[in-house]
Amino acid sequence: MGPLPRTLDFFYDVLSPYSWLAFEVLCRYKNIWNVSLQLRPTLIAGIMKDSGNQPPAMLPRKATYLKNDIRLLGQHLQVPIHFPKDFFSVILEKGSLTAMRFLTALKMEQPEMLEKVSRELWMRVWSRDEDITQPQSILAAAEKAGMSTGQVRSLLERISTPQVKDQLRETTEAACKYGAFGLPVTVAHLDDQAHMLFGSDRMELLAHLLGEKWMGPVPPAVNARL
Ligand SMILES: N[C@@H](CCC(=O)N[C@@H](CS)C(=O)NCC(=O)O)C(=O)O
Repeated sequence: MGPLPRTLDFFYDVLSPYSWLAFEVLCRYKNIWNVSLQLRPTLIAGIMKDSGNQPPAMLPRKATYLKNDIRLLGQHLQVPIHFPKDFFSVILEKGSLTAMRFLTALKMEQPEMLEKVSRELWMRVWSRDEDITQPQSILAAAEKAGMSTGQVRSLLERISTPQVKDQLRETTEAACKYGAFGLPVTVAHLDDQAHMLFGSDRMELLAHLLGEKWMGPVPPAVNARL
């Protein structure tokens, strides 16, 4: 028997484009590295509030930079990411509370669907510039991921329950306790300590901490499948 897999807690919000990039790379590596990837739906607005931070695109010059950064990274990482037309309405007005509560309920009830449904929500908001706030939008994403209408409806009924709200709050607080000031956050639990890494651009460092091999954002085993 080999060594036990190290746990990676991955805190993310589907409103965060860099979370999507990190998510795809980690999903590619989860079967290559000896890790147990724990997807943890988090509310980015809660992290911003708790840390006193603001979305980086609030600074106009940075917003111009980020648009290009995300386009180039999408190409490099082979993720079909595109900026929504009305970025500020998507990020600041519409937000992601309903979507993240849905993913929280999904993790509690059908965790095996979390990866696929998260991806379909990102595909809506960060690839096709579609809504993710309305119940029918969430239904469409979850059905695309392979869930039945009945399963989705019963989860949608649960998203306003104290259990689901508390769980999303607890996860967001857990990220804050690790020192989060934005997303994505990956916490690598090693034998001696836990390391918190911010961003999608710390994968090489993550590999170093784990003692695993970094083979770029599209490792060969995945490349053969694409
Ligand atoms: N350099 C990071 C940037 C990640 C990033 O900007 N994340 C946004 C949300 S999409 C955030 O929370 N930013 C907070 C900050 O930059 O202080 C990466 O390449 O992933």
